[in-house]
Amino acid sequence: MADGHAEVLVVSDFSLAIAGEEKLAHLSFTLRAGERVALIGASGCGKSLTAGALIGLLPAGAQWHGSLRLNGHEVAGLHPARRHAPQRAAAIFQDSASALNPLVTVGKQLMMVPADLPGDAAARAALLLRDVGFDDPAAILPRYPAQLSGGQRQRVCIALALACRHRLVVADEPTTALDLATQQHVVEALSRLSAQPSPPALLFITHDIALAAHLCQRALVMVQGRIVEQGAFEQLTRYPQHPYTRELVEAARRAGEAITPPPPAAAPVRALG
Ligand SMILES: Nc1ncnc2c1ncn2[C@@H]1O[C@H](COP(=O)(O)OP(=O)(O)OP(=O)(O)O)[C@@H](O)[C@H]1O
Repeated sequence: MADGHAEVLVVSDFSLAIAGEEKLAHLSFTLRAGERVALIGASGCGKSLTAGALIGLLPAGAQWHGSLRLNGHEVAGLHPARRHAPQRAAAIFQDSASALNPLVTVGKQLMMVPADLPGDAAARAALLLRDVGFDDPAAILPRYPAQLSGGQRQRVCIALALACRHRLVVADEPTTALDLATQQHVVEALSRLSAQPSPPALLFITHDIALAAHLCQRALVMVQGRIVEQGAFEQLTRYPQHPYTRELVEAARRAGEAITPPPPAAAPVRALG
């Protein structure tokens, strides 16, 4: 199968309980290379637990069954420290400040990632920053994370995810703390992931259907730990089946939000608002 269509992540009948209480129930979905897929749901429905399960960070005492296959390898319950490169996923979180080392410059953090890209480490770091929309990487490389805005830090996190060359990127509400204009920069940086020569699959976790529709081609809709509906945005927004999806679509329309999906290729996202 062509790289652009290769299955990166296959989740099969995955369930998870904490202290005997079911939190995720029978999740099944697939992500292919280059796809940008949204996981949408209300607060507390289990989105972050799903992200944690994928990257290998489960709450202590969590019990799970089912299968999570990443690049063909079973990874369910496997801590990131025990994973080999093809079993790892890059993670981008809402709190970009704690994701970066505050004592190390952006340039050094990017250069620390072992890379199989051509060029010297500094040139590669500059290129990665360009890839996430920085016009003047030389001005960013010597800065410490605290000397960047939240949106700039978030784009540095995306550059780090790119540098690691993982095939799966899990972005858990990466734009929630940002203003609209900054959100757009971050969303554009995420959309460029699919323009990489070996594009990763992106799981974009959000409660914002309009933002998700600007970035992603497909969505998984989660209610109380279950995926109640999944499909292309075109289909979901025109013919929502589940009452929660209908509610989301109607609320976005009432708010005047455009919920048209992006074209399937790695075209730039449309401007928000
Ligand atoms: N470490 C934990 N220990 C016990 N319960 C937990 C733990 N982490 C999450 N939960 C519970 O699991 C459920 C799902 O939580 P999760 O954080 O995945 O929700 P979410 O959809 O990401 O919410 P939000 O959008 O507010 O971040 C919630 O009931 C939450 O209280």
